[in-house]
Amino acid sequence: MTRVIGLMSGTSVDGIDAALVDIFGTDLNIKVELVAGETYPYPVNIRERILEVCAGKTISMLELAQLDDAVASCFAEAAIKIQAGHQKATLIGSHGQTIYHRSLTGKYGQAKLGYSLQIGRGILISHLTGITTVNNFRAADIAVGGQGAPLVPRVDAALLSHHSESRCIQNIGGIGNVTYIPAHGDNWLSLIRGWDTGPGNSLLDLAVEHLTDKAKTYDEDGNWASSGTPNFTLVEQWLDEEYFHLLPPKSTGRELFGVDYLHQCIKDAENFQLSPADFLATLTELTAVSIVESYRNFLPQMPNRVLLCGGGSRNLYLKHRLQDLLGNIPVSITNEVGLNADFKEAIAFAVLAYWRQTGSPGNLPAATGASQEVLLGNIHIPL
Ligand SMILES: Nc1ncnc2c1ncn2[C@@H]1O[C@H](COP(=O)(O)OP(=O)(O)OP(=O)(O)O)[C@@H](O)[C@H]1O
Ligand SMILES: CC(=O)N[C@H]1[C@@H]2OC[C@@H](O2)[C@@H](O)[C@@H]1O[C@H](C)C(=O)O
Repeated sequence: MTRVIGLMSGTSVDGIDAALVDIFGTDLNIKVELVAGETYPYPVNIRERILEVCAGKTISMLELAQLDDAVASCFAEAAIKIQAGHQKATLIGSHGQTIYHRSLTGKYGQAKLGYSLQIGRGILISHLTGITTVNNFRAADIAVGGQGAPLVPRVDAALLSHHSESRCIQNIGGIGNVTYIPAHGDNWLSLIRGWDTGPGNSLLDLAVEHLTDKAKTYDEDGNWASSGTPNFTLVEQWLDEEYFHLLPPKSTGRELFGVDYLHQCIKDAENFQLSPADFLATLTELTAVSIVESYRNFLPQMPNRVLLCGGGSRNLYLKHRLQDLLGNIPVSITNEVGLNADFKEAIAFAVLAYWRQTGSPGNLPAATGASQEVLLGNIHIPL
């Protein structure tokens, strides 16, 4: 058994998810037990600086260095806090904070290689915690021609495959991403697929901030949106977005589904004089339809079951809309099959660090487009 800490802050930039886990076994034959999970919110000024950089604000190298210092310290603090009262971990997998992601799709499609920058340097986390730390998980996949994302599909395959049921594991973070896992059988591993579906909560969160003058950062349980009515003409118009029609493998980020995108949505909505609740319902519908349409368009067949994870799985209105659009395919939360939906991504980076240390590949070429399986991440041993 190895006790590992997984640390993740995603595109919602709401805080650092920390998972303390025990991992048994090797490669795809692993078992993971969650010992503790906690989200540690960023200090408001750091969150704002990260969001500004993600939105394209130009900053100096000095400011970037300061931001990296701050993020690494927050990550190290999260690792220290999550262990309180527990036996200590011997390994940390730290995703870091993505501040830029150049995918190989859409308007960046001409680039030969992807590029993905996560700040919060591993050497500092390892030094501050005294624990071997693996970070920079996306670089190796990108070097062999992959998008560097999504990386969770191989972990999903290890933890959530089923002998007779095909499943879509749908993460709804700032950005949404899916892993399709066929039921066990011949070649089931080679039939797994994964891609970023598009906006998860990113546009909804930005809209709530805009509508409340930053008093609120998200629509709790989707209550506000549920009191409105989606405008289907707008949804149809927004579904023309090129990203939704690109064939997987594909990845995206706040570079596309960010502030500028929301401003365009606000502009489009002016013609319809929507109430704030109608506007939120319409954005929720876009999120739900873009997810379900991507299954219909890109999967060999629809799954037997959809399992949600990530903060968006708590948005009851979004969940209800997904269930409605999926008809008789049941939609539930990964908790129902034994994996904590709030900490699944943090758990995934603990597993990826474990695989790096034990010499197993972490990427799934069918999901990232990489030319081969590779070991993911840089190992930092405490100084
Ligand atoms: N009770 C709730 N009701 C509605 N939405 C919620 C609730 N709790 C969390 N969320 C949403 O979930 C978001 C955080 O989700 P999560 O932590 O999975 O995202 P992330 O890891 O930052 O993103 P990504 O998966 O893109 O990396 C919040 O910003 C909010 O929009
Ligand atoms: C560049 C980056 O940070 N991408 C995230 C983001 O958040 C969701 C989606 O976009 C996903 O592809 C990815 O994270 C998860 C953990 C992944 O790599 O599987």
